[in-house]
This record gives sequence, C-alpha cells and structure tokens, in this order.
Amino acid sequence: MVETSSINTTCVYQTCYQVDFPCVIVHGGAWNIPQNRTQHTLQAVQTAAKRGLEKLLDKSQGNAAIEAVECAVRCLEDDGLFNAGFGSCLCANGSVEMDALIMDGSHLRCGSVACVSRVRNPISLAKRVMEETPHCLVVGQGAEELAEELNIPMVESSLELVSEVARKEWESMDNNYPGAVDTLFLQNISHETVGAVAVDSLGNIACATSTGGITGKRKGRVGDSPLIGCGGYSDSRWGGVSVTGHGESIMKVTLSRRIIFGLESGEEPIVAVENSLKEMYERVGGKGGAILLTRQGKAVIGFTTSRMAWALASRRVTQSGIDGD
Ligand SMILES: NC(=O)C[C@H](N)C(=O)O
Repeated sequence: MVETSSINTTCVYQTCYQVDFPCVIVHGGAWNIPQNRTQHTLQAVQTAAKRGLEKLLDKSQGNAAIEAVECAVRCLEDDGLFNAGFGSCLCANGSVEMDALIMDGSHLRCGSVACVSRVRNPISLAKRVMEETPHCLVVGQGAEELAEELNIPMVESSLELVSEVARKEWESMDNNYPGAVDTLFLQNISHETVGAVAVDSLGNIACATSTGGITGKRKGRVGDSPLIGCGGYSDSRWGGVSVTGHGESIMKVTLSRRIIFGLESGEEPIVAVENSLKEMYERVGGKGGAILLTRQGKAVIGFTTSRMAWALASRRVTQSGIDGD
C-alpha cells in the first residue's frame, strides 16, 4: 500500500505493512537514485535485510535485534555503492569521515562514533562503544585509538575507502558544501546513508545508522547520524527508527525521537512518520526519509525525496521498494 500526501509543496511518500516478528527493515538512503543504480541498490538492500533476518532466526544470538541491525548495516557498508564504509562521500579536503550509531531499545543503551576515517565498518565500532565502554559517543582520533585497542579492522589511509563514484561527485561539487546541500537534498535529492531497524522474537527493538555524511562537508563536521534521537532512536516499549536526509535539518527537529514521541502521543505509526517529515520540511526546509518498526508490528517507510531504497524481511513478509509514486 502506498499512500501519498502533499503539503506546502512537499510530498510524503509512505508505505505501511503489518509484519510478524522477528522482522528487520533496511534503508539505503533517500535521494533521486539514478535508473542505472536501481537494480544494484535494490538487490543490496534485499540482501542486507535477508542477512539481518538470518541473525534474528539464529537461536545462538544473544540480543538478536542488535546483531541483526549490525549485520544488515555492515553488508551495506561493504557494498561500495552506498555512502557508508567503503564508498563514503568525501569532505572538502578530499578525506573521508564517517559517523555511525547503534541503539538497543530494551535498555536504551547506545553506542556511536563520529569523524572516523580509518575504520572499515564504523557500525561495528559503534556497537563496541555501546558494549565495552561507559560512553555513548566517541569521536575522531580517540575513536580510532579505541578501534586499535579492540582489534577492529582498519585501513592505513581513508583514501582506501574512496570509491570512483564518490570521488567524481566530490569533483563535481567543486568544494561547495551549500551547493552540495542544495543539489543533494533541497532539490529532492539526498544520498545513500544506510540504516536498519529490527525486532527480535523477544521483543527487543534495535536500530543502526551509518554514513559518510555529505560531500564537501568541513572536516570535523558531525551530522545527525551518530546523534541519539537524530539519526536513530529505539525504545522497545514503542519502536525503532533510522533516518536519512539533510543532517543539519534532522538535528534541528530531532527527527527520530520526534517519530517515537508521535507514537507516545497517540499518533498512528504512519501519521507519526508523515507529520515528522512534514514538520522537518515546513520548519527548516530539510528533506529525507525514515523507516519505523513498532512494537505492534507496523513497518512504515516514509520519504520526502523522490526515491528511497528499502527492504523488509520476516518469516512471512518480504518486501522492498524504491519509488515514491
Ligand atoms: N545522506 C544522509 O543521510 C546524510 C546524513 N544524514 C548527514 O547529514 O550526514
């Protein structure tokens, strides 16, 4: 079912399913995904959702929801097509700086990292921050030192994480961040940040988000993705969310927390996503997308860009999509 609505020239494309548990939903960024990337993008999100479901069905996993979202996001970080892990977009100075967040909604435990340049899978470092430190967010050099201590796979130089596509986009943006934001987000385009939300058979709800940010960003700029309540939020009493879009706008409206707050206030899941994305556009002019999985088994996919790649997998329901209309 696809529902659309239009307010103040922005359209919220929405899809909603009733799902069985365990279930995982994955996104691969909200933007004007070119036709020649459609097939690869769809296949990649489908595979990531399938891998996540395998973790959810594997009885040996402890907190299966956390393992599932890490696994799904790692698949996309490794793919090379997405703006996360290998393939991340470039900062103004031509380097790569990545942000990631993971959250366990059962105990509101969270781990995130920002401005890491040499970690192959930032989502796995974020998970270790959550599990093995008393902190929620570790950044830059300190985060890389932690990765070394924990024997997390690293590259010698961030240049090893640069794909040809990311380099070409950086060259075409000509070191112009406002131009990149206008082009990539405000003109109905965003970029392939990745994320996942999972509910395991015990009712634990987890979320994860990983990104290289926005092409041409200043070195040291942190986006929404690693910030609790912005790039993702999970509370097993209500649901889990992962979002993508213009980071500065998402931060201003704390988009993920806003969606969960909508549920707490009695909004239907589809309305919580719709109202939150509309508010972000109307108040601060930002576009983007969100995936939501609720405790009641509602999966909602919503976006204000023209396309967003997503896939969901449970024992009974397997769905994916990319088009807004
Ligand atoms: N494409 C994205 O989602 C970018 C990310 N939200 C950021 O601003 O860093």
